[in-house]
Amino acid sequence: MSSKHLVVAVDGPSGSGKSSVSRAAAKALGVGYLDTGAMYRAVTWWCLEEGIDLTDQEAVAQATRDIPLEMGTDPASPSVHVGGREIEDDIRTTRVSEAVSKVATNTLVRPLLQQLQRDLIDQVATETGGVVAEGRDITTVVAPDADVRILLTASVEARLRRRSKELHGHAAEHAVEATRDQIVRRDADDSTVSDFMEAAEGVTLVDTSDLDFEQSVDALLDVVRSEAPDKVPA
Ligand SMILES: Nc1ncnc2c1ncn2[C@@H]1O[C@H](COP(=O)(O)OP(=O)(O)OP(=O)(O)O)[C@@H](O)[C@H]1O
Ligand SMILES: Nc1ccn([C@H]2C[C@H](O)[C@@H](COP(=O)(O)O)O2)c(=O)n1
Repeated sequence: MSSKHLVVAVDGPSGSGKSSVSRAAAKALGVGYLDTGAMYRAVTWWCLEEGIDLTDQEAVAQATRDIPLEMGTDPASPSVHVGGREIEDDIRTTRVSEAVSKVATNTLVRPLLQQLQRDLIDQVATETGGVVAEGRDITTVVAPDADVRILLTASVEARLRRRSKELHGHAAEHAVEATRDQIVRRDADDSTVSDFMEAAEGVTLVDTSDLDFEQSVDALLDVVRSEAPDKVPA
């Protein structure tokens, strides 16, 4: 990457910790944070609100061109607004989680959001000295020339346990099966259009199966500091 700003690309399967670990790492580095999954979720939410049939590929692509989407990239308080309305909670509902793969596998939508993501990465990196961008195709398609490229992964069991705990708290042990759709089925659908289960050439694998949250953040920061020592903001 030729720019003087730090660009860190992070991909990984559902529940691997991409969002929370990338956000904490961006905060520690003092740079911006871009959650690209939130952009697919925002388009899905907007289509559901507007009554657009998610199986109508061209209609969803048109909605992607039209959506008045604003991404807040401060890792201390990332936000998603559509038409001035804050939709951070709306895009995390089960309704959106169950439907989002229909938008993410729409091959007319992907290049539109990928270009928007490249533009945002450039803009945020210039404004804040760097950016950590995470998703499913950041290391391979959106920013293959990023300074640091990481595949953050964890075993299916660890990912199910984490997501189940997040969604169901104390009842987590009994909720693992109910969470399976949100992890295993979604990864199967999403991996038909992006390769995020195995690290591409030049991408560093960080397996967090046996790490707690803080150790995972430290592991990611260690890779950044060792692979782009000159670009880490002072
Ligand atoms: N190393 C870890 N140890 C324990 N819990 C973790 C670890 N990393 C992340 N978590 C927790 O796991 C849950 C899922 O993490 P997160 O939402 O960041 O995953 P994700 O990969 O972004 O998932 P998705 O792609 O489905 O949005 C969160 O509750 C997070 O706090
Ligand atoms: N770069 C990306 C980011 C996300 N997706 C897909 C994968 C999910 O189905 C959906 C939401 O992502 P999440 O918030 O769960 O990380 O968007 C993608 O295809 N490419």
